[in-house]
Formats: sequence, structure tokens, C-alpha cells
Amino acid sequence: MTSSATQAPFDDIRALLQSVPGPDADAVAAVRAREAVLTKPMGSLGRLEEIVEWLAAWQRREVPKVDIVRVAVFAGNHGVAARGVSAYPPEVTKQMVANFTNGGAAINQMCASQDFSLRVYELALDHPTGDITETDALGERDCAATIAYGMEAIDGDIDLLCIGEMGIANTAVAAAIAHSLYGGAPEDWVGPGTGVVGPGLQAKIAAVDAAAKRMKAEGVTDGLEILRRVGGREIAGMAGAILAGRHHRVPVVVDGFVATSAACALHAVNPDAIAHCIFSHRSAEPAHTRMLECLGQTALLDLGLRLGEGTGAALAAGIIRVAAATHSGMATFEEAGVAAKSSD
Ligand SMILES: Cc1cc2ncn([C@H]3O[C@H](COP(=O)(O)O)[C@@H](O)[C@H]3O)c2cc1C
Ligand SMILES: O=C(O)c1cccnc1
Repeated sequence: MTSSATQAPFDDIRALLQSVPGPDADAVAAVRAREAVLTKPMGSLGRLEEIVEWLAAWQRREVPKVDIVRVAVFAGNHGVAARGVSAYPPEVTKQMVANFTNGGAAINQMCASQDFSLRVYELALDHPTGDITETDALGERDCAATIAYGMEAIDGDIDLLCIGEMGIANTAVAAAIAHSLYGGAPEDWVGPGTGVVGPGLQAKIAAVDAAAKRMKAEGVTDGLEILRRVGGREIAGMAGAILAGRHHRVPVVVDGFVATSAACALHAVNPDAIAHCIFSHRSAEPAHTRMLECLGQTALLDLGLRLGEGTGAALAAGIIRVAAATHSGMATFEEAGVAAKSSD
């Protein structure tokens, strides 16, 4: 036993990451058995059928349901924003949080129109993280506390959690995480984000390069360490929400490029820790495709989205809800008096 005096802030999180429960094989078998007798040709609902199996595995329900959906948006500010790596000024983070509260953002409409609840987690917006080109974004205690705070997104009775973010400059930070974890060239991971071009784009490439070089020079390869040193509070919060979802039978829909970087950090520690996650969409941020490849994931949608805020996740959750309702509501061949397949 480690005594509390010698315990490091990340110890509990590492223990949770290494003790993730596996899928519910009985629930998956029940879904497959029912799928085989529903009034449609086998496999004809394509990926929707896989989604229902995935829900069963992680909700641990033989008949999955998606009645209560929550969207959790984590907001943070970044020291590296001062380097001009975004097309927008850092004040926009706080202003957009107010917009969320007042119901004016894109994610508000997507939640309202689908009857999803929206929670916004403001993470020390007046205290930006350290500039990752020169120093660590967060101390271990601060990062661990933010991950723990993110775990609260799972409280109450929910069937599905969508995670999203708001934080000016966070596509640079997500790129720094990916470049530190997966190597390559900084240009492989840097894109326009909110629309940065010219000198701003060059500054963004230089910042991501410097952050990843710092990790290389210090020999840092651990996912949680990379998250705290070149990541940010909203990304740590999303990592916590993903981890809590797994331990509380709540599957998680991960939004675009920035949200995926939180999954990358966890995946680097334990690849199985994100098996209960689905990736909502392929972001128009070019490096998202490469990031998804590193995780071995295929996103559900490809709509040219490049917003964040959980918007892609909320759209995907609508489809996931329909997949569950279709599976649970359909009649079997026997119930409907429809002739089953005549031959193989
Ligand atoms: C008005 C506005 C609303 C947003 N909603 C999400 N983002 C998105 O853009 C930011 C990341 O891009 P970058 O790294 O280029 O700053 C994040 O806040 C992300 O959620 C927004 C950005 C803006 C300007
Ligand atoms: O895909 C994303 O998460 C994204 C892309 C651009 C800007 N903000 C977020």
C-alpha cells in the first residue's frame, strides 16, 4: 500500500485507467440474437447495428436505451494564445461561455432541438495555463484535480455523454499533444483551427514544434504527463469525463480534433481505456484524420464540421438514439408474420 504522504496526484487516475471494466458479453450476445430475428435483412442497418452492440457492451443493458443524453462542454484558457496562434483573441473563450449560458451558441440549438441537457464547465478561465512552448501547462496536482472535476460530468442518471470544449488556441494544444505522442513533423498536426493563416499559422507550427521538442528533450512519453505538460484544463476535464463514463456504464461520444486529443492521452496509457468511446465525426481540421488513424477509429459522420463545442458529438448522439430506438422497437419476423430468409 502506498501511504497518502507519498502518493502522487496522478496515482488514483492511473489506478482507474488500469482497472477499467471490460464489455458486457452477455448484453452483446442478447443484442446479436435479437438483431438476427428483426424484420430486415441481416446486417442491413449497417453501422447502426454495431452501435447498438457497442451501447449494450458499455451500458451493460441487453436492451440499450438512449433516453437521457448530456452534453458536457469544458472551457479553458491557454498561455500559448498570447503567441497569436488563433484567429481570435483569448477573451472569446469567456464570451462564448456567456453565449452558452444565454442559449446563443450552435451547441445550444443542437441540444434544445434534440432535448439533450447541456452542462458547461468553466475551468479557471482567469488563470490561463503555462505557455507550453516554454513551460508546463499545469502542475500535476492541478491537472489531477481538473481530471477529477471532469469526472463529475457523469453524475446522475444518464444514458450517453457527449464531450466538447471551448478554449481559444486549443487546436494548437491538441496538435502539441498529438505531435508529442505520435511524432512526425509539426506540420502533420497543425491546421487552421478557427482560420489562422500566414504568420499566425507559422507561429502555431513553431509553438507546436517547441512544445513537442520540450517533451522529447525531457524524455516524456507518458500520456498523462503529456496531457499536463502540453495540454490544457478543458482537455484534462474531458479525459476525466471519458474515464468516469467507463466506470459508471455511460458510453461517451467524443467530439472533434480537440476532444479526440483527450482520448489520445488516455489511449497512450491504456489503449483499452477508450473502448467505450465513439468518435462522432471527422473534423475538417486536417490532422483529425491522422489522429483517428492513430487510435484505429473511424468517425461516424463526415459533414465538414470544424467547430468543437460538442456539436459533432450532439449530432452523432441523435443517430445513436435512433439506432437504439430502432433496435428496441422493431418487430421480429415471428411477431410480424413476415417470412424469414429462405436459403443461405
Ligand atoms: C466564436 C467562436 C466559437 C467557437 N466555438 C468553438 N470554437 C472552437 O475554436 C477554438 C479552437 O480554435 P483555435 O485553436 O484556432 O483558437 C476552440 O475554442 C474551439 O472550441 C470557437 C471559436 C470561436 C472563435
Ligand atoms: O474539430 C475540432 O474540435 C475543432 C476544429 C476547429 C476549431 N475548433 C475545434
